[in-house]
Amino acid sequence: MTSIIDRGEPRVVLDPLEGGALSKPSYPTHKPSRQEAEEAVRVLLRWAGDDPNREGLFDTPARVVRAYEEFFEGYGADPEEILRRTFEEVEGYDEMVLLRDIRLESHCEHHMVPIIGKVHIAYLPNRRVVGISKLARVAEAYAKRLQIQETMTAQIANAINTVLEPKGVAVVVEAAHQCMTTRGIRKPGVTMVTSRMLGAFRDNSDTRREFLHLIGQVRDASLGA
Ligand SMILES: Nc1nc2c(ncn2[C@@H]2O[C@H](COP(=O)(O)OP(=O)(O)OP(=O)(O)O)[C@@H](O)[C@H]2O)c(=O)[nH]1
Ligand SMILES: [Zn+2]
Repeated sequence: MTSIIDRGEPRVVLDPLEGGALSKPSYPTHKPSRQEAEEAVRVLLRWAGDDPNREGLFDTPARVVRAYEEFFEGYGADPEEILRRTFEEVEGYDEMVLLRDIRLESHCEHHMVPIIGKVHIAYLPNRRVVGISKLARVAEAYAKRLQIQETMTAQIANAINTVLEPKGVAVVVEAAHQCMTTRGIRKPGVTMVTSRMLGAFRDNSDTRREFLHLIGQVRDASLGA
């Protein structure tokens, strides 16, 4: 059976019997083997125009698959579990806790190229605090996945809000997307800024302004209102 998609350009003819498909293909639910993943890299090397058997590329599929294990280790992490260990002996401390300039390395889900930047995370404790490294670990758990920045920003804030039940959470991500800087529109130096404000950071403009001031997003304090 032959189908046609009209994209207003040369017609793309997809024949499902020859590998084309109009509906989403279904994949086996099990994780592919390392061997299958390495084979996929060999296909991409050939697609790029090179010879996977030449000396310099021979071990590359194995290296790429090992690198993917690092880039995407967040799929094996449980961000909410990371936040479960909290401390209550804090003498009633209920002021803002802010972790600023946490390095962030993620990958864009559209092009699978790096998103590099930083994330700032603040919360207003409600009786208990969490170890500060855990805030960075939560960011890491979501960053080491295929992402878009808006989703990642919301996920970090939502996880902290759900587990710690604080009086407020604020997350700001500033990042450069290599899919915009090294290809496509090619605009180096462009940074995307996203934020998620919950609780007091959303409802109280003074709290939000203090946070934005502390992370250097507001030079004129009136802009944070
Ligand atoms: N909102 C948002 N968009 C993103 C993010 N990362 C990449 N994108 C954009 O996702 C879009 C994908 O657009 P498509 O038209 O499907 O892909 P494309 O043809 O490669 O687009 P160009 O990058 O414009 O060449 C592009 O505009 C990217 O800039 C992100 O984190 N958030
Ligand atoms: Zn992209």
